[in-house]
Amino acid sequence: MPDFDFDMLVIGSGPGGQKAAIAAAKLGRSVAVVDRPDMLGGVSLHTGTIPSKTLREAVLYLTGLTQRDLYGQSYRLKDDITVADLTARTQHVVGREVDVVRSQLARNQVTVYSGTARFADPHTVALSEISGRERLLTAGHVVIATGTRPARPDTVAFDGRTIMDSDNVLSLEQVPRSMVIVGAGVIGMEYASMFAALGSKVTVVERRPGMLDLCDVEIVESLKYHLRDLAVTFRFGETVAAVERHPRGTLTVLESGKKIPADTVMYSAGRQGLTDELDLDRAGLTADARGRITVDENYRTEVPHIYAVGDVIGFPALAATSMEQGRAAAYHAYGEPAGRMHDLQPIGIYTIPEISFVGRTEDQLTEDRVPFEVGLARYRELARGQIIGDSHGMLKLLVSPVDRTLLGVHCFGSGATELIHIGQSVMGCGGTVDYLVNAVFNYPTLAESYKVAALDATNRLRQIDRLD
Ligand SMILES: Cc1cc2nc3c(=O)[nH]c(=O)nc-3n(C[C@H](O)[C@H](O)[C@H](O)COP(=O)(O)OP(=O)(O)OC[C@H]3O[C@@H](n4cnc5c(N)ncnc54)[C@H](O)[C@@H]3O)c2cc1C
Ligand SMILES: NC(=O)c1ccc[n+]([C@@H]2O[C@H](COP(=O)([O-])OP(=O)(O)OC[C@H]3O[C@@H](n4cnc5c(N)ncnc54)[C@H](O)[C@@H]3O)[C@@H](O)[C@H]2O)c1
Repeated sequence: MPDFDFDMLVIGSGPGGQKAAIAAAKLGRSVAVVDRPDMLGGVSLHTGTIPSKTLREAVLYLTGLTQRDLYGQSYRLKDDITVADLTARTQHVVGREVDVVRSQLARNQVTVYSGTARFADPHTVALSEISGRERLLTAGHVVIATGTRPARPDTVAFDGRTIMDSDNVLSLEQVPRSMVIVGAGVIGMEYASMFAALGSKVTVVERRPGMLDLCDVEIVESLKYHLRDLAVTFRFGETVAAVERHPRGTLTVLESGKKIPADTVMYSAGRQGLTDELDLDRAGLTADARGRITVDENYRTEVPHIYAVGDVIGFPALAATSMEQGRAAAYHAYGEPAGRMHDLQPIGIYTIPEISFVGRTEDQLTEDRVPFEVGLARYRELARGQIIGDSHGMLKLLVSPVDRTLLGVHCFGSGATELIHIGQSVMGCGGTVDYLVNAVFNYPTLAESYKVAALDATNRLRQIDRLD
């Protein structure tokens, strides 16, 4: 091997890059990570997962929304919630998390460089530092983990204050009285929930006929009901033609001719891979029109010593999967056996209320002509549901009448994103609904919903068996 500065150089310190770097370091390799100034931890930590989930927690706490079933609709912890109230918590958490990332990299002897990287040749990365200095770094393996940025249509004049993308939300000067959200994807619906809870009058515009079509239909219906209750208006099957900025607000013009006035407009209409500054051609690589890089099942690009992980390779574009991809890429680079990532991946959507699922939906099973029986537990019939004041939550099990295994688990309401892992474990280990029927759960808990739903499913299955 020629003499390189590092065994592995990782471009991007988000979840994918971090885990690639640490995995390679654990295998005894010399590793460096490069990221732009003030971006250690990636999009995940600065504008994505962590700040948005912290903001959600602050919104839930300060609005007292989750307590209103118990204390009445006028219950609030604080009447006039300011941006400062919200950002205090976000800044605190982000600061702490940056510290954790920095210290984890340091104790694994991973060198961190600050600057923007681009390829000079397949083994050399040119790093432009904030001082204007350029430094060349060579490595045996390179991992591209540069993530994405919000897609901004050319026709819209973004100013980051009144017409903004999801990165700008975190620097809002005040809670808007009204807001248009363009795109009802995961980002759009999470922010629609938060601003609606804060009292903003939200209108969601979505080109497609519906939203979150990866989720259980009944749960999406429940979410829409809850959001409408918080004065959210949905405009499905509508496309934005133009956004106008006026001295006293914005006007969103739809192709159908409708006009929606609002204090602010937020675009959450997809994301673009961050590859345009990388000079990929110098490494012998290309990206597609959405800036994404193609990889094989080991996250290797067409240049064998260069890997790509995380959002820059596209679906599923989650922090959770990006981390696993980073680890797998490093293991592959150094011949360490890595088990294949399990197909059974949970999805967690932090709307208010939250949604989480694993496995297939009723619609997918019907389309695949797979028979199933449903077992349902409603939080309002669980003692814990009453105690916490969550009357709308539910857990749904989809059970095979053939071998009694779980085909899908869908959860809506408090703790859904945590609870789902029980179903994931049972499914991953090939367990049946009978395991859940016979298991004893702590009482009173939301986890008990698994037993209640399992009993419901087996009661229905028994009815069929008796008649069959
Ligand atoms: C608002 C929002 C909410 C989200 N919520 C969730 C959630 O709840 N759960 C979940 O699992 N996922 C969530 N995601 C997705 C999650 O944040 C991403 O999947 C994850 O951040 C991707 O990680 P990554 O490793 O690809 O790197 P990223 O986190 O995208 O970071 C990439 C890094 O590369 C750096 N970089 C780019 N180009 C260069 C260059 N040329 N030189 C040097 N450095 C460079 C960037 O500065 C950045 O720091 C959310 C995303 C957004 C936007
Ligand atoms: N909880 C989580 O796991 C979580 C949270 C947030 C983000 N993410 C990740 O971030 C990624 C990006 O999320 P996103 O919501 O920006 O993108 P997305 O692609 O999921 O959704 C964009 C939506 O905008 C619509 N749209 C696009 N242009 C439009 C127009 N001109 N008018 C009306 N509608 C339009 C699209 O039809 C689409 O439904 C997701 O793929 C997701 O993996 C995950």
